[in-house]
Amino acid sequence: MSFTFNDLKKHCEHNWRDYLQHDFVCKLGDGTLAPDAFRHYLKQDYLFLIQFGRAFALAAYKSPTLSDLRHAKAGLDAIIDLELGLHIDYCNQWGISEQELAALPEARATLAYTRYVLDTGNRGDLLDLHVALAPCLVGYAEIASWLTKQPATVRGDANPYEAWIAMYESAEFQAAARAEIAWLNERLAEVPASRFKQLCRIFDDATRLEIDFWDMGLELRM
Ligand SMILES: Cc1ncc(C[n+]2csc(CCO)c2C)c(N)n1
Repeated sequence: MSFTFNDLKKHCEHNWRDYLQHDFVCKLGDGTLAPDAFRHYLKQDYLFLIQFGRAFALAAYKSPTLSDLRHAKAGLDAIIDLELGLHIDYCNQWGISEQELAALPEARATLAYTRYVLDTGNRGDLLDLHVALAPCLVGYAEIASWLTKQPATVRGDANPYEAWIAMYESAEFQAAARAEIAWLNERLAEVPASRFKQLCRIFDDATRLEIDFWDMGLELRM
């Protein structure tokens, strides 16, 4: 039996759909999301990205080969040089200063998700860690593609969240998601059914934690 990334998604089909088509996502798409909900999400996402930087550093530590080590380094570079820089600029445009970001406490949903990923990577191997990271890496690319196809989605200046959609729709993010799927497919092809079952649990856990992250944004929860 040879498994693929698609099989992981199929095993948590219901939660994967709830994550992709969450109310927060739909409201980003049609521009009706409350600005305070978006600001709360942006602030927590800054803290989330810092912990994800640590997760890529952990991936470097867990890398058995030079090629895996390079892959982890590229992920860490992308988070620090690209995503966090964009995020800080974007927060500024939404009236959130770097000083405010630096002083923020983590919401429970941020703590739960990021520490879950770090713990999974710590106790498992590089594949466990990548599966825990996959809903984040692949999910946002799928969300942007899904939004683009929805008739209710408003594009351009009429939508205050246009820049968010455009960022995750960009060729760069879409290519990174495809590369992640290819990396996972190579490894999943070789795992036995018992191991695949463990990986399904990790993928499902991380997907549910992504749903909680959207809920946290919508409900302004700490
Ligand atoms: C809660 C949450 N989940 C996923 C992402 C998307 N994301 C975070 S890091 C990364 C890889 C880029 O270097 C991507 C695509 C996010 N921002 N916030």
